[in-house]
Amino acid sequence: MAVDHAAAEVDHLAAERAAARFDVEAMKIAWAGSRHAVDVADRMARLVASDPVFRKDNRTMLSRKDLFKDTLRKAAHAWKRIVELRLTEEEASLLRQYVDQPGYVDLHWGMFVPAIKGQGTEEQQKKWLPLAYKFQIIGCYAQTELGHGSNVQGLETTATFDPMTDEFVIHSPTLTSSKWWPGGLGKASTHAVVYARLITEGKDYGIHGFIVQLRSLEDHSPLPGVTLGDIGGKFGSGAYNSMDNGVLRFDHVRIPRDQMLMRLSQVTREGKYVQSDVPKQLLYGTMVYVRQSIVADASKALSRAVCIAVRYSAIRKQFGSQDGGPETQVLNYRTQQSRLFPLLASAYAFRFVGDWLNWLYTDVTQKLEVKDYSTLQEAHACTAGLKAVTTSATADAIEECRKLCGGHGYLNSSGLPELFAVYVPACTYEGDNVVLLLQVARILMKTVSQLTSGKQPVGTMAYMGKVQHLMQSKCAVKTEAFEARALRMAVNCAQNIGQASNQEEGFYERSPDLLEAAVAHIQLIIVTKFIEKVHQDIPGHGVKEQLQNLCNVYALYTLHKHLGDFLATGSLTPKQGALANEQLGKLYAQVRPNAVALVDAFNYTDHYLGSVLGRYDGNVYPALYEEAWKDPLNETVVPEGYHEYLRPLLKQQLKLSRL
Ligand SMILES: CCCCCCCC/C=C\CCCCCCC/C=C/C(=O)SCCNC(=O)CCNC(=O)[C@H](O)C(C)(C)COP(=O)(O)OP(=O)(O)OC[C@H]1O[C@@H](n2cnc3c(N)ncnc32)[C@H](O)[C@@H]1OP(=O)(O)O
Ligand SMILES: Cc1cc2nc3c(=O)[nH]c(=O)nc-3n(C[C@H](O)[C@H](O)[C@H](O)COP(=O)(O)OP(=O)(O)OC[C@H]3O[C@@H](n4cnc5c(N)ncnc54)[C@H](O)[C@@H]3O)c2cc1C
Repeated sequence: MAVDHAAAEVDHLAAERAAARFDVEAMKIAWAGSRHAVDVADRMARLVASDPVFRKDNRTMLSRKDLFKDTLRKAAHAWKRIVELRLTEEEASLLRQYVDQPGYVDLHWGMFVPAIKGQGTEEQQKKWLPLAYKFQIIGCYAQTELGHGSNVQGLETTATFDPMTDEFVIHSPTLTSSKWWPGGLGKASTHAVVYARLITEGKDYGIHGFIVQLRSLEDHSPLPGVTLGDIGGKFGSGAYNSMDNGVLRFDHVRIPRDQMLMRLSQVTREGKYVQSDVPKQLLYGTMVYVRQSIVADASKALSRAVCIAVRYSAIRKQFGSQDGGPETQVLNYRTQQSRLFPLLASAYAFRFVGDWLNWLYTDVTQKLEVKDYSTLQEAHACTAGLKAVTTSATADAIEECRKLCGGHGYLNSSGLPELFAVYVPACTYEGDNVVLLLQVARILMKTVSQLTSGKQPVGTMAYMGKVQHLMQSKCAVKTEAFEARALRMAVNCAQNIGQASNQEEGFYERSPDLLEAAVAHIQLIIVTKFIEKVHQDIPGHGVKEQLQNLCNVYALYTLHKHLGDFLATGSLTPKQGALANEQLGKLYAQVRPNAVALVDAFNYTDHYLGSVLGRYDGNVYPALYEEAWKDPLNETVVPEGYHEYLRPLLKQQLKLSRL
């Protein structure tokens, strides 16, 4: 008798959900942060999912031009809905998230507006922000050049003050000074915040931000002296190709003096350079803001991939039956669990550390407003380090989820190839991850060097103050092992650097070790913030227990993966390392019956997931089968090109065989 496998698969997810040992609705609240956050996200996700303009299942089949036009259409429609429905800022930003297609609006709201807010004077904000808020201008963030991205101080574009006309002359003196990469620049933006070397009275004062109009507000043509366009196709089908990353050159373009962003420093009518009493690093403030939001995005991208892989692993069956009985769900294989459950735990870990980072960022911003700059370094170290560690881990995890879904994971309809292609540049943009970790390492070295002078480290570095204890102790407690590992790695690096002929040379030679020390420090922060979260009062049947399990999985998995560090620094004994691994296996067994419910708690619609493998109803096989027929290649039974290339070949072979 034929078995209806499709019906059986659907039942599987229902059975998984019934077996969960906690209250999923309460977990949704723990994940989202509040009942309000669940409700508003749910409403916006459904609004997008039910609107045919936001359809995205055909995205990977569109040409670049069609994809870009589709992005413009979606952005305009989203804006129309935001205005019509009078959505709040929170609702509008969620709506954009669920539209789920990178485009110029990300840079307009994500970087152009924050750059003006952070670096513009009150007067400048009054002039430019209302235009940006109403989309009367579209802006982007033009910092990176063909020749320099990581080294911001190495940028070449010049902004030379002309006291005769009270203007800056923006110029691209070399090919390598062409702006290259800014999102939204290629085709959509009318304006940009351009970073350029400020030259006045014959002196170069380094990099500053300027608001520059690029295109006519009448017909969108480039203004005189402005050359610009798109930099070309990028990795993956669909994916980030919806974004018009651009190239831009200036040929002596003049802008009024008051379009220099003047909160941090000013140029007077006479051309005198005046530095405000704020740290010059605030020039990098927009990047700090975006890095903080990228950490929150890491948990979103990772949870999407994990949701697909967990649900599909509950549906997919292989082996395990000798006599025609049911086969084993691949989710039951220990290897599948040991690859997948740490990623599930990481999604939760990144979510909570992202929330904490958002709190830190808000706190630092409030302090800056009253000219308290004491936490600037902490904000830089945490945003840079967490951005680097969470994006690298997420990119690797999305690829692992693809493999966890076997062959079907490689299909576009699984959603995973596109998710990976969209996500992977996060390891590079807003600061290459290695460059950012070296920033963290510099701050660690500075902190270690200050320990001897009795200066007590604060914030996330405070544990380093326990240097006497941590350098000697045998660590029984989990967090203490993480602290000892991070501190000992940093101290080892500092000692090795100290032996070099000069500090810079020593830092350069030891940079691979410094990277690992920075990762150890950041992983300690992630573990600590997860532990702090589970110590909070978390309502809902079984919710706290599940989060405690996931927290243990994250910590023990990290420990297992980096056991070499823990052993080499003597922070753990080999026996403790082996016990941790034993414990991990037991924890996976506890996660197993709850896995599907733990991904349901992300509360993603099928539209947002964009995956036939991750469907909520588990009806994977009919959906896969149906999806295949939608490919343009299947529009005709006999393919185009048959008469030109296949038929002559086949006929020729036929003739040859008759000879
Ligand atoms: C299936 C489909 C799915 C679709 C999904 C769609 C979902 C989309 C998801 C997300 C979308 C998100 C959208 C993102 C869009 C990305 C856009 C990207 C934009 C960009 O990339 S903009 C360009 C970014 N560029 C960089 O990051 C450059 C990196 N370089 C630097 O930051 C600096 O050059 C540096 C920090 C590496 C070095 O600086 P510098 O030369 O000045 O010198 P140092 O000596 O190292 O530092 C001096 C001093 O300053 C301190 N410092 C440095 N930076 C900062 C800072 N930011 N804040 C505070 N302080 C800072 C440093 O510690 C030193 O301090 P001391 O003097 O030692 O005390
Ligand atoms: C999709 C995407 C969107 C972007 N959007 C924007 C945008 O909107 N606006 C904008 O201005 N820019 C944007 N960028 C540019 C982005 O910010 C830069 O690409 C990024 O900062 C990295 O700089 P880079 O390309 O110069 O890399 P490089 O610095 O050239 O990196 C090349 C290699 O050198 C290594 N390296 C570099 N310096 C060091 C060092 N000191 N020590 C050790 N190793 C080092 C790196 O680790 C890397 O392996 C975008 C980039 C991408 C990919």
